[in-house]
Amino acid sequence: MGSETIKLLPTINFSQLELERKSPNWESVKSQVKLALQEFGCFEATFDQIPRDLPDTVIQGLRQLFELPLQTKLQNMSNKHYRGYIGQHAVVPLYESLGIDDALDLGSIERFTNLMWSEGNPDFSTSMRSFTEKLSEFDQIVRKLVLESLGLEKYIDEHIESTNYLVRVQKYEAPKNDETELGLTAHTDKNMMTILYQNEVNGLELQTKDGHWITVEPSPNSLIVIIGDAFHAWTNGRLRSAYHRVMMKGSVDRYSVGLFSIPKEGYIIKAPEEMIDEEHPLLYKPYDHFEFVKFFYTDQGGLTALKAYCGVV
Ligand SMILES: O=C(O)CCC(=O)C(=O)O
Ligand SMILES: [Fe+2]
Repeated sequence: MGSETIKLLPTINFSQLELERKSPNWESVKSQVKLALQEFGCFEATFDQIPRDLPDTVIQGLRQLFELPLQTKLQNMSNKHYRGYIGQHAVVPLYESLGIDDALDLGSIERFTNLMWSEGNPDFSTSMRSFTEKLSEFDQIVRKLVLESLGLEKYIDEHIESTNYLVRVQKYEAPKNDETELGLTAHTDKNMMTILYQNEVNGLELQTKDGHWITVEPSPNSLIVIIGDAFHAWTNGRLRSAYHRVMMKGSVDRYSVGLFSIPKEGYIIKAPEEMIDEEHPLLYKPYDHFEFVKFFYTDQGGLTALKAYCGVV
């Protein structure tokens, strides 16, 4: 549609923002975050709390990880959707990913590392753990800002405690020719919120409200925030859940790390009463996130899955 090079996505400066201490720019960042998430369900953030060399070390680790034999990568299994090894799909042949469930739990990252490298890989596990911790700190700052901006501060602790963190790392191989190829099919994330880091190779695209696709072009030290269906439903539609995809072109492989905050098993997504009034009638009946994900992976899933599953008609 010709708008691919126009950068419309807001970049918000999170420098000096910390969870426990309200800095002078807290209020200004809060209103920028709210506006961006209402309009795009997504924004780019510059965040200065991540040690300078850490992202590079993590990406180096990912290069080694994805070079492991397929058989080794396949050992990362999970009985939950989208957690284990994903790859070798005809629709998205460039895409491969590996998930680390409950990544902040003691030992999760080490177990994953030892599964992939039987001789261990301390550089990988140490850098991945630090990075995950930093991303989760950032995730909690954003959620606090969002809830405050909606007058829902009393729910902050419940909100944070209602989710676990999945880390999923992705590799998108460069296309073999000069064409642009699909890296990852367009979708909304089903979870609460996603924080993404990528290496210097662009590819993530976001659909705006008027249906245009824009390329997300983060700088090397910035993070991308994406609102998922669960946060959209929990705010009774105040936040947009971002429809996005990955398109690959050029000759360099793309790597990304996603921190997915996912409602805990059995947790019911229910919009607080403050979000419901005459102007904002309830959009979705309270629903169990895990049951919804199961539904999504049936034939009835698809773009409007959440509406089909629990929409108020
Ligand atoms: O790799 C990316 O930039 C996007 C990944 C993504 O959208 C997802 O895993 O849900
Ligand atoms: Fe996504």
